Amino acid sequence: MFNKLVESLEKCPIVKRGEYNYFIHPISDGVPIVEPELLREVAALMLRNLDLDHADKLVVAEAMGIHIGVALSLITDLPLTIVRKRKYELPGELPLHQTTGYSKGELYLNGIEEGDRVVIVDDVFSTGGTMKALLKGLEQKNAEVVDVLVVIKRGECDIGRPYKYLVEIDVDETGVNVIKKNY
Ligand SMILES: O=P(O)(O)OC[C@H]1O[C@H](OP(=O)(O)OP(=O)(O)O)[C@H](O)[C@@H]1O
Ligand code: HPA
Repeated sequence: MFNKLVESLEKCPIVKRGEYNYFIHPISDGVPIVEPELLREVAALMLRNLDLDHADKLVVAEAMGIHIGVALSLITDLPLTIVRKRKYELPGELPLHQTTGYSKGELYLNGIEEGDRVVIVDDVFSTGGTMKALLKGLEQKNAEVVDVLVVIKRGECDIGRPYKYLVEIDVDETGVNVIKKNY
C-alpha cells in the first residue's frame, strides 16, 4: 500500500536544464501518463497530512499544482484557485514574481479575499521560489495560510514558515533517490 509515488520516482528520467538536473515524473510534469492509482495515492496522503479543519480555500500554482489540487478539492469540497501564468486583469488580481531553479516568470493571483484561510499544495519544492512568491501574495491579500504541503521536496530553503512534504528526494544525473518518506 502507498508504494506508487516512491516506486515511480525511483525510475523516472532526468534531463539537464542548464546545470539543473530536472526529473520528469507524472506528478511534477503530467507525462508520460498520470495513472489514477498514483493520483489517488497522492490525494489520500495529502488528505492524511494536511490540517484542513479551518480551511476555506485551496491555492495551487499553474501548471503542476492543478491536477493534485483538483483531486484534493473533489475529496474535501474546498474551492480551488489556480495562480496562473496568464494575466486576466480581474479586479484585485495580484501579480507575483516567480523564480525557480531553471526559470523566471510572472504569476497572477485571483480569487482570494481578506481573511480567507487557505491551504497551499504544490507538486515540487526545489529552490522554494514559487512557494515564497505564493506566500508573499497571500500575505499582501491578508489571507491566513493555515497549512502548506508539497508532494516532493528536492531542496532546502527557508520559506519563513513550516511546511509539510510527502517525500524528500536527491537528484543527480543518474536519477532520483528517495531519502525520506513522511507516511
Ligand atoms: O521551488 P521552486 O524552485 O520554485 O520549484 C518548484 C516549482 O517549479 C515547478 O513549476 P514551474 O514554474 O516549472 O511550472 P509548471 O508547474 O508549469 O511545470 C513546480 O510545479 C513548482 O511550482
Ligand atoms: O526537477 C524537477 N522536475 C519537475 N518539476 C520540478 N520543479 C522544480 N524542479 C523540478
